[in-house]
Amino acid sequence: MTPAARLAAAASVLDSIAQGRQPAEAVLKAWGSANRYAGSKDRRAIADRVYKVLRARGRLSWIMGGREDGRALVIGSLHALDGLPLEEIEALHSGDGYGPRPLSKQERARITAGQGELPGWVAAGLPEFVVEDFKATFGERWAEEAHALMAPRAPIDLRVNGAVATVEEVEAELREAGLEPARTPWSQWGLRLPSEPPPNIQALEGFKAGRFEIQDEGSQVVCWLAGAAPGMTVVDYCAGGGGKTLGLAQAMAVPDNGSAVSGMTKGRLVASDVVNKRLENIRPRLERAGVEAELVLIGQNGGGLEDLNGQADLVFVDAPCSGSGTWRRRPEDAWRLTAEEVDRLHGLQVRILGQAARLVKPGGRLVYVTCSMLSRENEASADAFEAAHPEFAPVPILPRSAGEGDHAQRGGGGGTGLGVDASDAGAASAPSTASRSPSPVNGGGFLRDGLGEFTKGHRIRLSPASADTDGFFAAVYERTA
Ligand SMILES: C[S@@+](CC[C@H](N)C(=O)[O-])C[C@H]1O[C@@H](n2cnc3c(N)ncnc32)[C@H](O)[C@@H]1O
Repeated sequence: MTPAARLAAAASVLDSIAQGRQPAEAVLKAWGSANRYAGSKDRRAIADRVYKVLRARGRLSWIMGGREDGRALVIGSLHALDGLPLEEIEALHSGDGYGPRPLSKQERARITAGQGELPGWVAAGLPEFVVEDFKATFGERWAEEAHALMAPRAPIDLRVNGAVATVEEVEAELREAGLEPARTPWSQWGLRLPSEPPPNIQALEGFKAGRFEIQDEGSQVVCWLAGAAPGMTVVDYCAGGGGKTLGLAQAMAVPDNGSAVSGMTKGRLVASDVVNKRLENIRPRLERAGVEAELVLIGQNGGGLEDLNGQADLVFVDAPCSGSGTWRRRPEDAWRLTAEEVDRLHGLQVRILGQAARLVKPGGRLVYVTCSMLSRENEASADAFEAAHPEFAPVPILPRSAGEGDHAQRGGGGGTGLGVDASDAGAASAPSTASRSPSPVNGGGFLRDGLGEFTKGHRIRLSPASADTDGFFAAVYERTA
């Protein structure tokens, strides 16, 4: 394909992305299958252009006079992102072959007009209502947070399945496969791979054998902070694809012979969701990881888990959310989100929390998690739950203190995150509540030091700018009555 034909293809892919709800990756893949003449270099160039445009969509649309079609956005990107002079852009729009048609008078005028002063939200590359929320949450740091959220090349994080492998073993295995893993900053079980060149993780033997899973470090951190431990009854209430179910299972695994290897999940692990297909997708992942869990399809009102009312030591609610914490991986979603949808999600989150709370036994934990950056889905949903449920007390999240056990390195002895030994988990979760204040969670030996700067009492916020993870929010509660 000529460079011009690639631009025309990118514009058409951008239009398809804008018209549907599919991830950009899926649309690009479908385009490649339908246009077999495109070679791998063509597909790569088209994908690069598409992502480049999606990350700067607001600014490009502004430059092109509010137009949102693929053609205009591509022209804007050649000018504003690639810095091409008008003549070169015109040469790429000669209309020859499969290239795009010549520039119109208006398009030419847009390019020669220059950008002028861009409003803050346009420069930040996020929808206007999102920028307002960022300003309220992050104060002076809002632009830095916005920039990191839309920045390219998010790393690929893996969670080593401590029940069957050590971090060192997986590290060596990845090196042998020609990859360059680094330890993640917060999770003791995390390994980080550069996104370029894109590693084919699923093709690796270790992946197929369940020795590691793809899981962003932020997602690992919230799993560890939940304080699941051997012997507990744990419900992953919004289990979705099961990423966190597997993390919770790892925290419930009892190492054999004091080593982290050959562990088994001890206790009862229930993964529920309202979408059966999602639960079905968990099955092969559980099998690969050697984890046993009950999969329960529940109704929108929580029906289906009545036998667990007041029985669970830990209920983990990874609620449906905007997914705005993952926009660096899926920038197209930023332009599909509306303020009305965020309001709807807020209402749903508070309702789901209320339903899930019924399952928690006295002295048990409830953990609220989102992968959102927005205060309306994070602090506001937690506030609403707290106001309606005085029987749940906030559990302080305290950073791990120096010198505590290093679970991933030595195996075992990681602690439960409940301030008790794993062997004591049953006793810790017995109704012992009365008037004592909940003991803090700290992620036991699953976390490294230093997370304190992201916590505020019983809440934690992680973001690409602050923690180099996807955006995550978690709040931890204990049922006191
Ligand atoms: C953020 S996703 C969960 C991701 C998953 N925990 C993971 O780590 O892969 C939210 C999930 O909540 C589910 N959900 C939506 N409404 C629900 C409801 N009323 N009760 C329980 N789950 C619900 C969705 O089907 C979706 O799978």
